[in-house]
Amino acid sequence: MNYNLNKLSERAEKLSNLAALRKLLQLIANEHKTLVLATIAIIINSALNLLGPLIIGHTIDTYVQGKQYQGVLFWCGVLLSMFLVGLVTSYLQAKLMGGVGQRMLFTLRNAIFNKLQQLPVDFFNQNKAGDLISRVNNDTDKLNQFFSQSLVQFIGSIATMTGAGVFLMAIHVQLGLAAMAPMLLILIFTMVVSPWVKRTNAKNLKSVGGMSAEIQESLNNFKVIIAFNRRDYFRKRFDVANQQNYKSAVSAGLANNIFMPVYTLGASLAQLTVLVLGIYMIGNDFSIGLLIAYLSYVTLFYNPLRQLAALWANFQTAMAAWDRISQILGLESNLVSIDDSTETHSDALLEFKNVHFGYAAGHEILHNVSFKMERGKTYALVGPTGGGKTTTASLIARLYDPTQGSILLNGKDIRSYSANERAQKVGFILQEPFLFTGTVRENILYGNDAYKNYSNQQLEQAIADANLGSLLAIFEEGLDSKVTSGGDSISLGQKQLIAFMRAVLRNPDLLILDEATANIDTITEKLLGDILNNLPAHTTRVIIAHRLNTIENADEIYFVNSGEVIKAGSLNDAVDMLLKDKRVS
Ligand SMILES: Nc1ncnc2c1ncn2[C@@H]1O[C@H](COP(=O)(O)OP(=O)(O)OP(=O)(O)O)[C@@H](O)[C@H]1O
Repeated sequence: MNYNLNKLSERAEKLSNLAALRKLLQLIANEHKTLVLATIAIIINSALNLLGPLIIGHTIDTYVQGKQYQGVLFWCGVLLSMFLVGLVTSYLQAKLMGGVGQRMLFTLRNAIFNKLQQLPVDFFNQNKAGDLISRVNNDTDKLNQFFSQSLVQFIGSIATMTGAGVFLMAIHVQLGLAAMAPMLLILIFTMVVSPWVKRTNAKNLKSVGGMSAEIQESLNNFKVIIAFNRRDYFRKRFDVANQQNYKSAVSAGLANNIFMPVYTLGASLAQLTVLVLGIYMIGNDFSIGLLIAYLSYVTLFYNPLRQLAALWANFQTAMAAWDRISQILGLESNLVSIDDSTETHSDALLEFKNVHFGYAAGHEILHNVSFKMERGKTYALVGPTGGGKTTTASLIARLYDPTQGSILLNGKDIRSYSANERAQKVGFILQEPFLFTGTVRENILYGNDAYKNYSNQQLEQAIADANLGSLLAIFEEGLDSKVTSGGDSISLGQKQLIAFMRAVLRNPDLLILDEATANIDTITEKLLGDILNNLPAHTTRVIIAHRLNTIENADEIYFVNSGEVIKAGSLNDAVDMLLKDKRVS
């Protein structure tokens, strides 16, 4: 299945601005109360702004020209009170909508993160972690900016513009029409350039994702980079990504600022028209006070429009960000659940039935593989590098599903188990286990609630009962030993020991060890061998190993190569097969 987000975006459906705005507003649909309060504050603010010019015009015509200074003082007082109320409503708008933006950001980040947790390994194979981080952090913040700042101004600007338009038309229809004519030019211009602005912003967000992918890759591999002195190589790669980001950011800046000059030109044309026609009309339809008030309404009509220019650019960025976010939210895991109640208790714990699998279409790694693994036995998977051992184990742990055929666990299709049930039954120790920053205790109990409330003493006892005491003793501070930097503070062998304790303590029916002892000294390896031999009688073990001495005690050996999994017979037969394979290649 295609999970590559950058490829998906090329095929994404194109939404109209209105449909996109509706989708964006759904994100804050549960904020009714706050939105109503904020809208009331915005409307009061706009109404106060609109009343100002009328009061000024009236004061000039009635009191200034009539030299009645008491009246002038009174109306100045009224204006001052209006400004103060305006101050309070402005503060309220910002506070309320700021809260809406932050809550939306919180919910959205949770939703994306939860979705990321549900997506299959395929998704992570096809996308770079840095790009995903950028979507969770940067793109969601663009939406936050839109909701917390732009949306208030958006509504305020529309309210003020509408009010100013009503006043312009109510005072003088012809002059009002002339004043609003440049608006048509602005609308056409906006409609024509908006798709380009959105595209340019989308490119810019993509390049931010690309840059953070570069940073993430070089930080993750810093040891190799330093050891191989590849700093220059990564510096150059980062430089290229940074250059691309710089260019796309400049283009986005240019695109986002393209509205402002055109809107300003429209406003100036309208002012000029009203001034010329208004002066011509003074004495007939217009007084000086009314003309001043009229010009203020033209300003009140076009000023919000200029703000809308900036907001429109923010809206286009928010839409581009939302496209990138909704691509993740719209994905579903291809590891679907099915119903299968045919649980049997035959000797076979696990069965591969005519399984085919490939990571990419048209390139099969396993062809028509069938085998059975019985309860309580030890199986070894051997074969040349790249032969398909880890792939077979990954299918058992259901990191992927077969493209054809089926895998049965307890006679039941593995797809019919819930993720929890499956994780309980199948334990997996990876070649390079990942540990979390915390303590050895936290890492051992990861995903295991059974011992959650145990004290350290009780847990140590449980560990000793599972024959794991000798492994824990290797850590100087026992369960409280610190693990930092995602496990990089301890050796790979120690990581494998913690992963071993983590998997065994869960008491799985099937335990897969993928090169799990590759980094462990021979004495500790013997210790692990003893622990494996003393696992509960029902536990089936699957051991993947290159060092054949580690599989001496296996009940059955499978040779995995060129898409096939075949019984190798004895250890000697497996060695012969490996040698033969080497000679052939
Ligand atoms: N995530 C992946 N995406 C695409 N191809 C993959 C992926 N993982 C493995 N492969 C390919 O599948 C084939 C089998 O790989 P696999 O890791 O199963 O081999 P292996 O026998 O475990 O090798 P090794 O002994 O080196 O661990 C290889 O050709 C490998 O390149």
